Amino acid sequence: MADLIAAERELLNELSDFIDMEETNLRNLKRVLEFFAVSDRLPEDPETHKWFREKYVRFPQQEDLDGAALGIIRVQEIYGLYPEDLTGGSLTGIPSPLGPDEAFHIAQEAYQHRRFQLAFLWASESLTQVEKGVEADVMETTLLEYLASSSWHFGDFNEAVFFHQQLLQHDPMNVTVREQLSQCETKLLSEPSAFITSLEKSSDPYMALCRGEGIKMTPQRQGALFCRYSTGGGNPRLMCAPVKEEDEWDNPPIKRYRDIISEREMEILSAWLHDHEDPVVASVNQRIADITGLYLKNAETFQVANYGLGGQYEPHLDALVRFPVPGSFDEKAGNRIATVLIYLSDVQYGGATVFPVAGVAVQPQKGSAVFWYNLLRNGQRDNNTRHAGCPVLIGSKWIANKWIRERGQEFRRCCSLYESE
Ligand SMILES: O=C(O)CCC(=O)C(=O)O
Ligand SMILES: [Fe+2]
Repeated sequence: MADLIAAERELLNELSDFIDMEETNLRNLKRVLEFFAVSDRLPEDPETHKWFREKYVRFPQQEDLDGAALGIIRVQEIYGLYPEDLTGGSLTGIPSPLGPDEAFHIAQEAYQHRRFQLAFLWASESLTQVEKGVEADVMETTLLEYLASSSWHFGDFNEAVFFHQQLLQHDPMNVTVREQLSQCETKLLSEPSAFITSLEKSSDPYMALCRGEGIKMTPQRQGALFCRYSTGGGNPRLMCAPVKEEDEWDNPPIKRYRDIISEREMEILSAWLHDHEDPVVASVNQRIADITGLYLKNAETFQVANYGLGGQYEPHLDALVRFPVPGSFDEKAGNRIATVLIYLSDVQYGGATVFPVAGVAVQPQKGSAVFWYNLLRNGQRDNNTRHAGCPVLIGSKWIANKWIRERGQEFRRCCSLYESE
């Protein structure tokens, strides 16, 4: 009989292990689903995009979920968005499936990065859902702790007092909470309490430009910007079909060319074909050579990128560092003297190409291309051309980059008489 009971017990233990294992699997699956719910709408900058294609079969790790949460915070900071703007579907038209645990996760991430307003708002989003009876792993008291602490940090002492009181109701003997409550009450008497009237937006020039703020243009400078039909200085192909050329900016000179690529050509480019593999791509190359007057045989193949919601490209120079790593780029072709950036899609909101040093914001417009020189005539990198792709807020952004190299341009873009130019 004892043997039988022991055998039964072992069976039970094994069953219990099996259930644990299944639960772990289910939890992993839930994480995958959560991750996709978030990542669907989140960072797809070129690096993440590449990673995603290579590794999407892998189970997401904590760092992936943290990255997705950080993406949400970044978009909120740049465009001044509240959680309900993202979850309620007012922006995208699609209510987001973010539940209390995901909202709490974003709150934690925001708190860790000292974005206390956002931590507070996401923790209250989570608490609202928990109070409505939505099932969650996160405990109500944990949420109250986050609410109490983050409101203290951004100076809303009214809320801080309120949430510390709530915490005390759960645990009346908690000495730490008592002390914190009395600190909050003292602050409330001695200092004006802050409250969230509008979200703190980032003052970083790059992010301000993404919102359309800080564009450095004067009416006088604007008056010197023109548009024209260009024949590229008498290029026979452009003589037959002149191209629409607009001055987007004066310093650095940025030109926009409109309607330089057809629907079919855009489709083929988005399919990521290499220059030599398709006559259509070769003809787009020819058009770029005609329009810019530059030698394209040393140019890089098209680099196509797609950004989803939150997808961005941080400020950078396209020109490569010549020193101190000799050989870090193909010396025979030389540095990236110029960039042609083709917009293969419109973007409903966000996704501008901005130049934080120069104070420029260029809006994506399907079928148009912008062109600028990355190098000064003396061959040095032009810091004025530092640029970035703003996060996409609504829509999907497709671009194709053509980086033109130095060699072959010696007689097409001559050096000047001044060393510093
Ligand atoms: O996305 C943009 O607007 C800019 C992209 C860019 O700068 C790049 O791919 O090098
Ligand atoms: Fe770039």
